[in-house]
This record gives sequence, C-alpha cells and structure tokens, in this order.
Amino acid sequence: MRPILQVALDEINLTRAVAIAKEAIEGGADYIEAGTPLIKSEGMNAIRTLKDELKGHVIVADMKTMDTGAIEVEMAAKAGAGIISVLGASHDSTIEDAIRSARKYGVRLMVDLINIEDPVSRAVRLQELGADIIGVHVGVDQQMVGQDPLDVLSSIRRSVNIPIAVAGGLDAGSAAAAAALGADIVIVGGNIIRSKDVTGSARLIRESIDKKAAVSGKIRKSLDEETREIFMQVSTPNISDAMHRQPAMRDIKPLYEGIKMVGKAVTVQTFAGDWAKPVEASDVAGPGEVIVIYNGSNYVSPWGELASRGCQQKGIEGVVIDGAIRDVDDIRKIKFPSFASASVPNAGEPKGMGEINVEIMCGGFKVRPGDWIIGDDNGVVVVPQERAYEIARRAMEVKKSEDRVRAEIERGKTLAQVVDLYKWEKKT
Ligand SMILES: O=C([C@H](O)CO)[C@H](O)[C@H](O)COP(=O)(O)O
Repeated sequence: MRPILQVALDEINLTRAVAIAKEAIEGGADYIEAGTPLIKSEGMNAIRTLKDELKGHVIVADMKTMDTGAIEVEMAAKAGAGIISVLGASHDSTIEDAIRSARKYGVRLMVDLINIEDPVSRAVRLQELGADIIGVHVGVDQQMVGQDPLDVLSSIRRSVNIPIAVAGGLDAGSAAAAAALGADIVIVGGNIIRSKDVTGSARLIRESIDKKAAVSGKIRKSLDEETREIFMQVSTPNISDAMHRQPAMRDIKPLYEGIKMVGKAVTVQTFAGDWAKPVEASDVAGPGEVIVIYNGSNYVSPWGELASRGCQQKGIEGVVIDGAIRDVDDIRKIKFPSFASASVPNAGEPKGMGEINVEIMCGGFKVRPGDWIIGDDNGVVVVPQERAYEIARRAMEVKKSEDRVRAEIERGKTLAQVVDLYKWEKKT
C-alpha cells in the first residue's frame, strides 16, 4: 500500500493555509491536516473551509484532545474532518469515548504518542482500545532538543497491526526512511509549508517516499488488504465460529447461489422504499465497500438492477438490505452480490429521508460505517472493525481445523468419533 503524504498546516492564517494546501496538493499531498495552531486560531471554521475548498481530500483535524473526547471528535467530524487526533497521554476513558464518537460519525481516530514515556506499550494498549491510527510524533519543541520520531518507529511497527502515522521534522530523506520502516502515513509540516516552493517540496518528498518504499520492498500489504484476503478464503460459518457462534443477520438471504461478498460497510438509514439515500450511497461508497441499508419494510424496495449496475462499475462489493429488493432476475444475471429480506416488484419514491454513514440496525445487528460485512450462501455476518484482523485470523484457524476433521471423516470416521463428542459433551 502506497504510504500517504499528509501535509500539516501549522499556520494561524486560514487564507494562507488554504493557499498552501492547494500548492501542496499540486505537489502530491494526499491528506491535508488542520494543524493545532490553525484550529486554535480559527476553530472548526478551519475544518469547514478546508473541506469546502479541497474537495476529495481527507481533512485531518489535529485537535490534540486531552479530555471530553466524544464532543471534540463530534464537532470536528461534523465540520468535515475524516481523521481526528487525540493525545495518547489522555485517560483511557477519554480515548474510549472518542472512539465511540468516531464510530458513530464514521471518522477515524488517530492517537498521538507525543511525549509518551513508553510509546510501545501505550501503542499496544491503544490498539486494544480500538484506535484506528497510531501517531508516532515528536513535537516541534522536542525536535529542537534533537528528538527523532524514527527512533521508536521500528519497535512500534513490530508491536501493532493498525496503521501508523509518523510526524516530527520530517524532510525528504527522513520521510522516505519512515516509509521504509513501515509508516502508513507520513506527516510533514514545516519542511513543506514553510518552503519557498511548497509544490516543489511536496513533490520532492512524495517522490522520495515512493522511491524508497519501492526499493526497500516495504510496501507491505495494509492491514485491510490482509484482512480482506483472509475473509475471502473463509466462510461465514467459520467467522461465526470464530466469534463464539455469533448468528448471521436475521432473515437476510442471498439473491443467488455461489455468492461471495467481503467489504467495509457504507451504511444507509432509509424508510420504506425511499431510494434517494440508498442510491446516493453509490456515490459515497468505493471499491471494497458494501452498501448496507435499513429499509424498514419488506413490501416496498429502495434498490434494484440499475443501482446495482452503477455500483458494479465502481467496484463496490455488494449490497445488503434489511427490507425488500427488486429486479432480482436482472441482478442475478449481472451477478452483483445482493442480500435482502424480501423481493417485490414495486419501489418507493426518492424523498431523501434518512442518512448515509451513521450507525444503523440491519438484520438485528448494529452496523457502523467501516464494520466488515461478509456474505455467502449461508447469509451475512458483521465483524466489528476494531476486531476484524483478529477475527479473520481466528476464522482461518477454524477453517484449518475443519479441513483436518473433513480429512478424517473421508477416511471413514463419523463426526462424533473424530471430535470425540461423547467425551466432550458438557457434563450435567
Ligand atoms: O503536530 C504538530 C506540532 O505538534 C505542531 O502542531 C506538527 O503538525 C507536526 O509535528 C508536523 O509538523 P513538522 O514537525 O513541522 O513536520
């Protein structure tokens, strides 16, 4: 996975910051960060303005939250931030509440290890709490006394599976070194925004990251890519077993046999056939994602063949509807992975009620934006995003064990004999 270049706008003048951001994007910047100084000087207006001005780019809010994590994440998310930072030095309860808010608003939480005594242990704990990104960061003042974020990067990389962002005085050489050491997001502030040629500096750093990462072979599979690969190899029964026999979504069935769908949820809350938000979700979702719709009715459909065709062209993985679907014959012909609780000939009206990428219920399960959705001939299961890699690995172990049992059955034993059921029944 190509490392992301995030440019930190540690500016206090918003107009200037926007101009710098546009020049940085011209040089190859992927994410644009509203730096802490900018947020302190302009508030959430900085986020809103960057979001409006820089369409299609992820806006990062470097809030450096230390307390009241939920409300600070909520305000930045509502202003348009896609990634929000809280300090790893804050209390676990702050981090947990910030994560709950991040899940609710469909944004990612980066937890900043700035000035943490034991960053490796803290990183492991933050991963357990559900952080989306670990920020390995040496602050500007620490840089002045010679501290370097690369000093701990390798040990943290070996300790956590979630994405790592690195920041702290990075230039073309150290940014490339960070990428080679496994950084997923390289954050650069001063060496781009305070350069005479912002575009040229961004381009130089972009190219050095790409060159070094390619040479060092360190473009490792992202966690998501590994997780997806495993989910593609296991069945929903394997996943259910890996989650202590968690049931599938209730009454939601595949549209055709031999179906397989793996993706991260883009959720839609709609009502009784109102197909505006479900269809708009096709513009929000991208390759590797699944549109999950709460329709609330088995008698009128918010989805059909035309919406399916548009999604299939974009590489969207499939659709799951708690409610009715229509055009099932045509959808079967194009084999767009679809699951629903009913099929009907009639659709509703595009009124526009409801919302995209909020927490919904589907098939009796809570589904948050970014949760993993896996469907096959058995049905659909939901895997919480913070446990996805672990569950995928556990499901693979279940599959391996079953492959072994199957081999013994094929040699003439019954299942009860192979698993020695009589011995392992719960004694009453
Ligand atoms: O977070 C930062 C710092 O604490 C000031 O807010 C910077 O954005 C981060 O360190 C990246 O900037 P540089 O260190 O100048 O590259």
